[in-house]
Amino acid sequence: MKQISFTKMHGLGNNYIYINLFEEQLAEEDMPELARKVSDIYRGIGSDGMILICPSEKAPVKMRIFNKDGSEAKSCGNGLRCVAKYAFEHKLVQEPVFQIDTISGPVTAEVTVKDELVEYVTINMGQPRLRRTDLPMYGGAETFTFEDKTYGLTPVSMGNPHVVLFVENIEAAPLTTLGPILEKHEMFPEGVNVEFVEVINEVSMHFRVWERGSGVTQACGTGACAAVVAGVLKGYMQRGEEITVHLAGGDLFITWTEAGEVMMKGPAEVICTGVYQY
Ligand SMILES: N[C@@H](CCC[C@H](N)C(=O)O)C(=O)O
Repeated sequence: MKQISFTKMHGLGNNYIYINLFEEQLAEEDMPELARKVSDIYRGIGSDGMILICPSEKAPVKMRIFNKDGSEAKSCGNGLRCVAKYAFEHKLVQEPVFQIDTISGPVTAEVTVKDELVEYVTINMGQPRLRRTDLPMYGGAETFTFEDKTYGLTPVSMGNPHVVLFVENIEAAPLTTLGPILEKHEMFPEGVNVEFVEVINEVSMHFRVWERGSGVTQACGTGACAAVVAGVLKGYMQRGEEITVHLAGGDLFITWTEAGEVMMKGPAEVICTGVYQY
């Protein structure tokens, strides 16, 4: 029997099992299966996936993210905020502004601290990548027809792949039916995260997500960034404005700056710590 210490954390309900690889040992080949096991709500701990907090040569800390199905993703917005909180509170970093390395490159985090605890984190998520080859997405489809309705497709990469669909009524969005179809559609050979967005006005939107490898989650940070970028591209919102994204689990504040970078601000919280036996 093996055992490993963990911290369960969430960002707006998007919850992961965090493992500190500065202290714990975990073989590369065991990672996908451990992610599946800990995520299982019946026989594991229950989560949207597993996040590893690792040493890096490029930054004080590196994040690796595994979805519920064991697949490894290249970025995770809610995960980055939680890793920033963990790194600051566990003194892996000493300053409130620091870099976090990811598979898709380093990002900058800034923590807002109250009584020595991190309340909010702002992440500079870098520039969105807007070529279809960045996702990748094959073919030139601009729309997708499902159950007699045609939806526009706006592909955006935030280091990981997203497709954004604007809808008139978020409550009626076909999240659990069209979501999984697009996630695994052949036009997205590596899969895709699917976001439904209802624009409220120039500075706010409703948002729901079907995540690649995890299904419906309460929130997706990279997805919220992609949704704001798509909103600007479609002319619903403006560059440089802070947009409030209302997710199922709460609000994120996203700005696509004039300089081209996407800033994401939101909370990060600890749920519990423990030892998992497997
Ligand atoms: N929940 C995340 C994104 C996690 C990875 C995603 N499912 C993928 O496969 O790309 C977020 O907050 O960004």
